[in-house]
Amino acid sequence: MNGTLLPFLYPCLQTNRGNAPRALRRWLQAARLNRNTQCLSTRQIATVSSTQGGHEDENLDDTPESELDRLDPPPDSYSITPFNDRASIVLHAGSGGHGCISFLREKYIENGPPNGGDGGTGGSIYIQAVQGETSLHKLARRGIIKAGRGRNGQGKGQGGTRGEDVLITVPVGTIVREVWRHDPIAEQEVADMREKAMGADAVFDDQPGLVDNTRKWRRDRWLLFPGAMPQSFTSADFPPLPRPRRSNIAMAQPPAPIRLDLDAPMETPQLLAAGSMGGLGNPHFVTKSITRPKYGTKGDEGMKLEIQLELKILADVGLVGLPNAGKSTLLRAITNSRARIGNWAFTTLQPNIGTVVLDNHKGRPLVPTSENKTGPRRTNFTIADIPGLIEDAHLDRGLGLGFLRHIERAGILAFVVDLSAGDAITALKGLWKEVGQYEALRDREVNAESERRIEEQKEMVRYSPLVKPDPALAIFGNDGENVLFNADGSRALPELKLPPISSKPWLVIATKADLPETRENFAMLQKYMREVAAGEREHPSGKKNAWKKKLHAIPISAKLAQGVERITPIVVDLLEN
Ligand SMILES: Nc1nc2c(ncn2[C@@H]2O[C@H](COP(=O)(O)OP(=O)(O)OP(=O)(O)O)[C@@H](O)[C@H]2O)c(=O)[nH]1
Ligand SMILES: [Mg+2]
Repeated sequence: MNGTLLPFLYPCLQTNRGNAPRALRRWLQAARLNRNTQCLSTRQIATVSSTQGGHEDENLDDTPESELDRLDPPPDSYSITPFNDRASIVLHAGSGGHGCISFLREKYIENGPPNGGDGGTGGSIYIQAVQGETSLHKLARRGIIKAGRGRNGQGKGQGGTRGEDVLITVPVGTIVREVWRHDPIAEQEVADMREKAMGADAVFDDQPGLVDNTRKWRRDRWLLFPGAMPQSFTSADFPPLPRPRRSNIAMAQPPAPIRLDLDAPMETPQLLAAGSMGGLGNPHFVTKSITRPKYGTKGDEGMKLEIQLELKILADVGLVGLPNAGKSTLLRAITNSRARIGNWAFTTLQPNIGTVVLDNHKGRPLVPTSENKTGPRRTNFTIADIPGLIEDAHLDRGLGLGFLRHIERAGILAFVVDLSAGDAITALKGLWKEVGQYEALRDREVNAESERRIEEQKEMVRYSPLVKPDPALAIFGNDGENVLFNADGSRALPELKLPPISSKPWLVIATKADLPETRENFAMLQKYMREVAAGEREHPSGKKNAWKKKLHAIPISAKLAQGVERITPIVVDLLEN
């Protein structure tokens, strides 16, 4: 290397590392740390890096320091991922392609038979809850999602190709709710039946003076041979309009109004809106008298649907704590999250999800897990760090209500209390109070929703094309749009069959145990927990059947990464049993 500019350009290549700038050394360490480990507690990180060896040249004294830098970073050292837990989108299912009007023409066959192909079916829209997606922000930004239109039919009997399908992938834990729909086929079916119910056919046969609507040239339905004038088609020439058709796939559509609770990863997509059928080519209209029909039909218009998506994060562990309790620091300490940390309330403004890897598939698992009866062996679990709760969070104070719903689906609740900020027992009771009041609020909402739905069912006519419609019932709006469902009437969420929050396993993580004069506070908390477990004191939720099988209070210092390694085995034990 001597005699080149390399040492000058890349000082890090020099053997004397001590001279390299501090930031560069840190970067090198971080890169190495990343390579060596996926995440995990510092002790596990230390074990992995020490067993992998080969970095003896690295200044080992620096490693703990860099790790501690990670747990007590300056407020501007964080990464945020875009996050949205609500989205409202309008879906446009694909319209069908038009039928084709064409005739065979070959040498010596001047006026051949009709051979126009049918239009292709429009694309459908599917939804699938998949693991790996964590937010609805992409969908929230899109607003409208359109499936492809079917291609038009072509000569020589060639049918149009199908429109492109669209697959919407959402995170597991998403709730889908329909707001309104405009289904032209349903509208057509109802209109046809209304006409039939009024005995239209009989009237037209008896009174030739009246014009049969179905035998008229309708610009929106019929397609004419290029160059043909509509006037040249007498009413007698036109066959009755073909009935509205639905593709076979439409049978897989969920009943309207759509209400889906996608709380598990789905293996196959679920259809939301099926594409419409394509138009018919002219061979369909050959009769004895008309052997060369010069018309085909247009493809059906695709249905439109507005849906609201709401994400309720499905993490295994939900961190519940007052602002500034150290939740984000804890998340950083046991996962490789880069959540923002700051010594003020409401540092965290949106949920952060971290993953604790139990098995990195490099041989022996990092944390032993037992054989799972229901599914494959657990290789990781997720932790959701939500913004801090303040008193009256259930009344939407602070950032409360918007984020409290994210913990309602967590498998385990981890109450994070700050040992240096007053009595830990009072803090724990306060947190339980907020959670309990949120639950009561939710139950009230669910009841109101079911009542409203019962009321609605009494008044409203559900979309059902097989029922003979009563013209007196105004299903259609004045503007002719088929608004079958009341937009503001269906605001509330579908009924969720969730167990009471107090029946979930829970534990207390007491942070900032490194600070002076916190020992006594923790001793009191531990005594309280023992008494609750033994039934000597009331459960902090105030509920009788609340969970108190294996109560743990773990003192830790997230900032110094001390004691955090005890959390993982306890959580795994709670998750598995
Ligand atoms: N001494 C000590 N300080 C800690 C510990 N854990 C967190 N802190 C400090 O407490 C402050 C708040 O930490 P955060 O992790 O941002 O707290 P939070 O609960 O996420 O706060 P919000 O996001 O506002 O709800 C930071 O200054 C941390 O450095 C700990 O174990 N010991
Ligand atoms: Mg935080």
